Amino acid sequence: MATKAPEFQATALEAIPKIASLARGQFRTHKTKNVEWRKTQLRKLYWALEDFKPQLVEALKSDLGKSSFEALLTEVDWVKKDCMWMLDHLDSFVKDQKLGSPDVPATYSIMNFRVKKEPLGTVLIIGPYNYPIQLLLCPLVGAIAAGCTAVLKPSELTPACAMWTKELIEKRLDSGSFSVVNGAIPETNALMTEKWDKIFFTGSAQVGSIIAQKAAQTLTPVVLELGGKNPAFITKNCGNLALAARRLLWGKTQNAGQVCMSQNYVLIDKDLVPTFIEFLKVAYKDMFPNGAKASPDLSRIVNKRHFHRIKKMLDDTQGKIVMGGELDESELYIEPTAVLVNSVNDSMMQEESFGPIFSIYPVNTLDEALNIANLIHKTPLSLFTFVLNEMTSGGATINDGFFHGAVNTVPFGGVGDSGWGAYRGKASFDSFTHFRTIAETPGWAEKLIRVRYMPYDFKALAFLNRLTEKSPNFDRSGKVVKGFGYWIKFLFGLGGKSAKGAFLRWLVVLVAHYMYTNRS
Ligand SMILES: NC(=O)c1ccc[n+]([C@@H]2O[C@H](COP(=O)([O-])OP(=O)(O)OC[C@H]3O[C@@H](n4cnc5c(N)ncnc54)[C@H](O)[C@@H]3O)[C@@H](O)[C@H]2O)c1
Ligand SMILES: CC1=C(/C=C/C(C)=C/C=C/C(C)=C/C=C/C=C(C)/C=C/C=C(C)/C=C/C=C(\C)C=O)C(C)(C)CCC1
Repeated sequence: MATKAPEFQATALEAIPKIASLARGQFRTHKTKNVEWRKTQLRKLYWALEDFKPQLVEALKSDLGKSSFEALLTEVDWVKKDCMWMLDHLDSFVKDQKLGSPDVPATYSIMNFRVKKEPLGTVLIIGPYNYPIQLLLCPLVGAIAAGCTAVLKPSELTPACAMWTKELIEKRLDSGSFSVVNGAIPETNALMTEKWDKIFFTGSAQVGSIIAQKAAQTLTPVVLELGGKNPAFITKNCGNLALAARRLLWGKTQNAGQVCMSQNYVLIDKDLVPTFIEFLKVAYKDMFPNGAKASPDLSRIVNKRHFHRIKKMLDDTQGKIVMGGELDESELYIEPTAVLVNSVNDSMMQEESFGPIFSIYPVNTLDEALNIANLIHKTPLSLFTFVLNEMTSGGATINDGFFHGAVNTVPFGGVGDSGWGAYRGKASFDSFTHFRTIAETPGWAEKLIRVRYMPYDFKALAFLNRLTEKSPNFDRSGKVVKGFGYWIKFLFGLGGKSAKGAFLRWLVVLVAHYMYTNRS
């Protein structure tokens, strides 16, 4: 098969309602409820990725200048691993979950409460440009596993990937159950006028807000995986500044920093700044012995618009470039660049860089650093830190760049305006699943549960309350009161807090007693 991608072609607007309706129709056949069917789709996706590997690697090169190393590690092989992991665990995820104590009070245990895992239905997955394979197909793995049908909308900014994705999905997966609509805003708008059971959007906060507003009109649930201005904190306690520099530089070199989780700025104790900059330069030299431009590993910026957006941040800064700074529009090349700034209003602090540039902001105290970070973005997607409790974020890595997001089986998602919902690992299955609580009331129990019927009987209610009500162990000021019950429990439990603790204590006492009474 040729490796050059077919020329980009947007899907005809009039075809979109049919594509959506076909996916809904396929869901209504109930075939997706069959777990073997889902597994077959996941296996087919795995092999499609393997078979289309040369095409995808070349497409990532042509769309983003992505090296084949990253194309495999973070895109093609990443999704293949996702398929394998899901195949290994799907049987346990789909099982009904029996509900017992503490969810169901003992008095209701006869009702056989359980949670059934049902597919949400037909979902729309909209992807961004920076990891065009991974960020479109990993949500699809979750959707297939959960038993949904899906329509995918890749980013039009990575046209070669978009065209190969369409080919591999539509040729290899169940026809009509999984389709790809290619295009930009008009096509996404056409998709948004269709009814979906969930929309899974990855992209900018600005477009995320448009999607969420549109979805709200039909009360369609959405997952939003958005961006953020992510801070890194380096305090005096930093044990190894050279390592911090190297690891933070990594966050700005993978995919040329076009990573939603990479740091936008580094808040650093002012005394550490000169050494940190020196270490950054050392790490840079290590990673790019012949300069970044000559490196086969560094991606390019996706297009001229984004190149100029990033360039403008550098043009407008009042700060000082302390590492990098070279740009070449003809190659869409921007060198990994660090800028020393001294104002939160600096262009380098105000925008999400989403490129290989970041700022270094010296601070006097940790409090000052936290104030700045909260001012710039209170709920960023990521945070790199020693101060987990002081500030929230979607995820966080201690002692490194975005490592919390570099493992495909742990939950990943934003908080507040950096995203709603999470996926990866089991969270991907959960994201497309309806957890349906089922109760089953046995006919023979009718007499036991008749209290609910009219005419109401207060005596029966009082009896039920005596059986089910728990009296509080706290007073009106919220203080825990150690009443009679507490002391009885304490006495009979020999101070143990759980039944197991009490049992073990009694065992020790009885053994000691036995040994004492049987001593020679
Ligand atoms: N949290 C995450 O997992 C994650 C991952 C990657 C990127 N991001 C964020 O995404 C952004 C960069 O990606 P991007 O530029 O592709 O995002 P984007 O929001 O511009 O585009 C995302 C998708 O939305 C579509 N779109 C664009 N404008 C639209 C509109 N007006 N109406 C409807 N649809 C529209 C695009 O065609 C594309 O498929 C950054 O902010 C980055 O932080 C987040
Ligand atoms: C091999 C042995 C061992 C362990 C080795 C270890 C721990 C190796 C670690 C390898 C590392 C650090 C790999 C790094 C991978 C980075 C990845 C995959 C980055 C992914 C980026 C992604 C997914 C980006 C996403 C972007 C998003 C969401 C938004 O834009 C030992 C030590 C156990 C001993 C035996 C041998």
